[in-house]
Amino acid sequence: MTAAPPQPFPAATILGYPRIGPRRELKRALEAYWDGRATLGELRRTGAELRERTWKRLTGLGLRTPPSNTFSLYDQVLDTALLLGAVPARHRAGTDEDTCFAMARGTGAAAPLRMTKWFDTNYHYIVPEIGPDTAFALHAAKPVSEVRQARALGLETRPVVIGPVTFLLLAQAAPGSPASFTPLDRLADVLTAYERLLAALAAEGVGWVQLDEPALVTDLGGAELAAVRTAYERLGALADRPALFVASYFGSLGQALPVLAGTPVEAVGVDLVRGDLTGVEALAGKTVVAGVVSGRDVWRADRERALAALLAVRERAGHVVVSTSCSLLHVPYDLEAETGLDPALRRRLAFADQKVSEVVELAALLDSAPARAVPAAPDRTRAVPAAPDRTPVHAPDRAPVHDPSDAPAVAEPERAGRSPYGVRTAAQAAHLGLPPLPVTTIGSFPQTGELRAARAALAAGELDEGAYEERVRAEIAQVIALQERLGLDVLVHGEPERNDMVQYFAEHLGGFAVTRHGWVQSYGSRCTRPPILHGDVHRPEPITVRWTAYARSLTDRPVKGMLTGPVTIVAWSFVRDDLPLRDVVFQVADAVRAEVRDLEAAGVSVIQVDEPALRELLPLRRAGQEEYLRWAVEAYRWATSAAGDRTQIHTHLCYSDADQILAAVDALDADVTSVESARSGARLLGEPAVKGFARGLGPGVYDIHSPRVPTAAEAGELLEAALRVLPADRLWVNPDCGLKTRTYEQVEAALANLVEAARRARPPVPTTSRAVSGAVTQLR
Ligand SMILES: CN1c2c(nc(N)[nH]c2=O)NC[C@@H]1CNc1ccc(C(=O)N[C@@H](CCC(=O)N[C@@H](CCC(=O)N[C@@H](CCC(=O)O)C(=O)O)C(=O)O)C(=O)O)cc1
Ligand SMILES: N[C@@H](CCS)C(=O)O
Ligand SMILES: [Zn+2]
Repeated sequence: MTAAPPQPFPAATILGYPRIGPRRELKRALEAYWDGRATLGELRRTGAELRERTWKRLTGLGLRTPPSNTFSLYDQVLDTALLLGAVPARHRAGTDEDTCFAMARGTGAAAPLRMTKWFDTNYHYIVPEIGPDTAFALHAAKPVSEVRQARALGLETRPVVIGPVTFLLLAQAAPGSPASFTPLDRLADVLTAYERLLAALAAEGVGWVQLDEPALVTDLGGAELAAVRTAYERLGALADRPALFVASYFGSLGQALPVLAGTPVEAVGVDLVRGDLTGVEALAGKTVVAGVVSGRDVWRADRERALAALLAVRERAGHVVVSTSCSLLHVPYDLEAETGLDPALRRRLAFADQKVSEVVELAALLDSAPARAVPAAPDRTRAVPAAPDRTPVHAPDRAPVHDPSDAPAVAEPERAGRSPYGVRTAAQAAHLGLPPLPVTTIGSFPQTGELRAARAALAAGELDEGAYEERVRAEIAQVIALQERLGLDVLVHGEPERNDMVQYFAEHLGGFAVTRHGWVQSYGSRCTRPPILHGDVHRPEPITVRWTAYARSLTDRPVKGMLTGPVTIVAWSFVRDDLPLRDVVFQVADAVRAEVRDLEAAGVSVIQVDEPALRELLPLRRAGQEEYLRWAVEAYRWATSAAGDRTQIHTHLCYSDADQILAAVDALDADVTSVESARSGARLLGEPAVKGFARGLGPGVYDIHSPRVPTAAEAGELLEAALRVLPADRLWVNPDCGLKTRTYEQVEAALANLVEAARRARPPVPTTSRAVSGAVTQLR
């Protein structure tokens, strides 16, 4: 057993903090390094400065022992793979950083690792590949050097590392592993590396280590619970180690709580915003790190409720520490930077720094609270905005929100007003006259620096609306010309007017506020500014129609109108929590439905309503998933079912593990669905549900999250694989996601290869039908 910890757990803490930089300094440094505009030394200096700034800020706000190793150049799961030596041979490079970037982004020769959503957030992690032969070897330079860097500044820190069970549960079996193999089979070997890590940190004089185990809030089977027990009994038994703090977040520990309680770990973190107090008394004798300040929203905490929960934990378990419910990675840095927000709204908000202050204040309140003055303890501490601008739910042309206890709405496509798929598809084929394996894109084309600069100039008042509009129209004209030249079949306008696919809509809808500097990391160097949905949603006027109509005026080929779906708009915003999520989603669905109607009325025959976040909002535990999918699908269908049969509705999901919810995706009743698959095609296409997928499907054949350009042969192989499970008349050819993050050079080359691959894979067209299809094109 460990010696007594050198210091007690501080009374207030946070589980993690943003790292991209208050002004996205890390983003700029990373992109400069990747583009060859900066040296590795410069990138390292930026990282060191950001860490120093963070620790000083956190101690300045009142935290005694801030976390360390929460900084990452790309992703914390990827860092853990590097820490444990789980690096595929194809990615090994001369420096740790280049190895890290090769794993995340690929190289000319090596495809990157898969990337997917971090639980139910809009953050993406890199999926480690673990096989029976992975040679684990501790490489502790990063956490150790961070401890030393902080100490040189006079600060003690608590290193944070992903825990062994979560690491293995999030990993995937390396290619070529036997079918019976799962990464969890390697627990014993991974634990040896963790033991060495703990010994190395103990040798550095580290008092506490935080092991993040968010996977413990999902439904775990017997093998997984046994792994939790094995892991923490074994690490706890280590003779010379720091005290162990196992942090759970994003929900309740459920059955994992008594298991952890039975191990020798000294502290357990519980999420009391999404989870509750159930079973907390089992933790008596340990430190309970109580997450009462939400790390997932931007609302001020309800102090009374938070304090009541803290007192209840103290009463039931003994020693309690005040904390955030999860890392603050998912919220912006500092509300102080948002001078433009409405003051009434601003008073209700807390960003990361304000949340740190809330934690510190609550710890002081708890400290001064009499030992037994426990108000009736609520089982949940969810903060409610103090004064929501709530008016009666606005639902101009919608039936009352679907009651989940009703018969499943998704079973009856006709009810929503469109004919069954088979009828629609014939009408669309006659109207659109597309070839088999039509080639299209997901919507966005590269957002050039010039375009972003024009938008920044518009915001700064340096460019007038007219000039900006001209700039956007010029971009649309170029994008249309490029697609015609490359030979795409269904064109897009390229979304040049959008800063982001959610923020843009939020800026044009009532009920939302947007921030100037409220950046939150989404993956690698990519960030978003999630809008704040604080009131009832309404659409004052059409949003996208003029751009799509302009694009149509430039070409004879069909142009796809491009909208973001209601679930995604809500998922990627910070949402009011005084209404059920479902009602908020339906308010947004009303607005999207109106936009679909207006696009159709303007003559747009193909409309894509993206729902990349459909999978993301799925409750982490099975209980509740069915109900969620029912209303989410219903909201989508409400948004799209105003369209007539001739209008082809597309949807798009990316990094959504779509294979897990294919039945619900089918139930969306979109005519065509594009999904991520270039990095995980075999998995998706191996799903029995794909064979049963009854509508058009476009499994992505170009991984747009990597700078690599796929060859026509590579894209062709993926198409051939898709053709083995799907009929040619329902298969579409498209990238995985939008092209906004790529350069024109990459996009042109990649799309040319996609068109070539589609042409090679198309069944030969008989001369007569070619003539008919030509005639349809003439008529359009
Ligand atoms: C498709 N995905 C999206 C997700 N979430 C979203 N909200 N949006 C998405 O598209 N989740 C899943 C996936 C993957 N995630 C992302 C997230 C973010 C990006 C991305 O490309 N982000 C851009 C920022 C986009 C943006 O808001 N751009 C603005 C501001 C641009 C800017 O930096 N301006 C400069 C000044 C201009 C200049 O002089 O250059 C500044 O403010 O300093 C805009 O275009 O106006 C990013 O760069 O991170 C992609 C996928
Ligand atoms: N239409 C969007 C979808 C991204 S998920 C785009 O192309 O960027
Ligand atoms: Zn996408």
